[in-house]
This record gives sequence, structure tokens and C-alpha cells, in this order.
Amino acid sequence: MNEVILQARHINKSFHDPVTVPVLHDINIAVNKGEFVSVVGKSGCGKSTLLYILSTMDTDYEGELFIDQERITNKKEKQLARIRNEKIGFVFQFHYLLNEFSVLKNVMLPGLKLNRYAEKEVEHRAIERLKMLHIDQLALKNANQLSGGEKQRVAICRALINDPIIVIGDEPTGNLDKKNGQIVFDIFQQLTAEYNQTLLIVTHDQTFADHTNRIIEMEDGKIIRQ
Ligand SMILES: Nc1ncnc2c1ncn2[C@@H]1O[C@H](COP(=O)(O)OP(=O)(O)OP(=O)(O)O)[C@@H](O)[C@H]1O
Repeated sequence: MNEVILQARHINKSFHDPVTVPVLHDINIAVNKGEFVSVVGKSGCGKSTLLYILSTMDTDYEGELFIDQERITNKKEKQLARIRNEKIGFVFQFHYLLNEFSVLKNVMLPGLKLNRYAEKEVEHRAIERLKMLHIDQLALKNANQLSGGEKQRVAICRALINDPIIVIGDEPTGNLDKKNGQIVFDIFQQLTAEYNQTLLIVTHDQTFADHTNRIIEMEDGKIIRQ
């Protein structure tokens, strides 16, 4: 039987600025363990809004969210911060690395924050992940000395440091050229194929989406295909 990793039930969301604008309408999603799922749809259809809710960063919605069988809706911010660090790996269009720190330190930071392993073990795990993505030779460089493609691979290593139950990405290849976009896609595919990693990725790139296991297509705040 499929193990459901992330489930959204009847999610509705409106912005109030100052008039009420409904943006998401009765969203129902279930993502199974090991699935590589893409979310597509025209600009403004609600992809980022949905991703913020699914990744627990936006709590102002109607409906229910479950991650790893745990009900997330109505939890306090402190609990959510821990769930995010422990269970979700984030990869964004812009990598948000800390430029003044080394690559190794950037990858280690969420691991140190979680405080599950001693510092030496976190370092070992960071180096393992840098090796997996073939960038261990960059470990001691500062983040601002890297190319865009390298930075994105570092961001993926950082997202993986705590063995997240799901990796959530918002346009992770949106800022990359074709070659680097392909490298990042290949890494994602390797993560699902070899490590059974669950991935939920918003993308504008139809070729990227076509090669994922499943496409969730949105239109005007609704899911029209999944
Ligand atoms: N803070 C906000 N206040 C009011 N309206 C918002 C806010 N954020 C987003 N919206 C509106 O919600 C709708 C969905 O926006 P969202 O950013 O989720 O779309 P998207 O599909 O991710 O678009 P894109 O592909 O361009 O990133 C849009 O009409 C947008 O104008």
C-alpha cells in the first residue's frame, strides 16, 4: 500500500487586501512516499500560495494539512519551525545561501540547528551529501565564490542534511541555464530512484514536468489534473 507523506484536504485560501480575493479553491492533494511530483499552471494560478501552505509557512487557510500522518493545521509556530527543519527540505529559485560562510558550513547549518547529531557527525553527513552531488571539492569555498548552478546544488545538499521526509521546491531550476537545469533535474531523479526521496516541485518548465512521475496542474486556484 502507498504511504502518504503529504496530504491536503479541502484547502481554501483568500487574501484580504483590503477586499477579499479568493485564491485557492478546495485543493485536495496526496503525495506518496518516493513520488516525484511537479506542480504546473499559468502565472498567478496559485502555485506559490499553495506551496507556502503545504510547506507550513502560511497558516492562514481553511482546510487540513497532514505531513507524515501528523495533523499540521493549527499547530503553533514553534512546533511548525521544528517540523520544517526536521521533515521538509526546501529548494527555491534563489538559493539563500549565507555568503560569508563556507559551502560546508551552509550545508551543516540546518543539521546543527536540529541538534540531533554531534557537530562532527553533521560535518560527516554534509560531506557525504556534497560527494553525492559531486561538489565536495567546493566544501571550503565561500558561497559567494560559486556559479549559480553550483549554488543550487549546495542548496539541495543543505535541503537533504536532516533526511527530510519531503523536499519541496519553488522553481528550483527557474534561475538556471539549460545545462544546469538538467543537472538539477537529474539530481532530483536520482534522489527518487536511488533513495526513494519524495519531491514536490513547482515549475514553469514543461519539459521538466513531463519527466516527473506525476503532474499536478492548476488553473485559477483549482487543481484541474493530477
Ligand atoms: N500577499 C498577497 N496579497 C494579495 N494577493 C496575493 C498575494 N500573494 C499572491 N496574491 C495573488 O494570488 C494569486 C496567486 O498568486 P501565486 O503567487 O500563488 O501564483 P503563482 O501561480 O505562483 O504565480 P507565478 O507562476 O507567477 O509565480 C495571484 O492572483 C496573486 O496576485
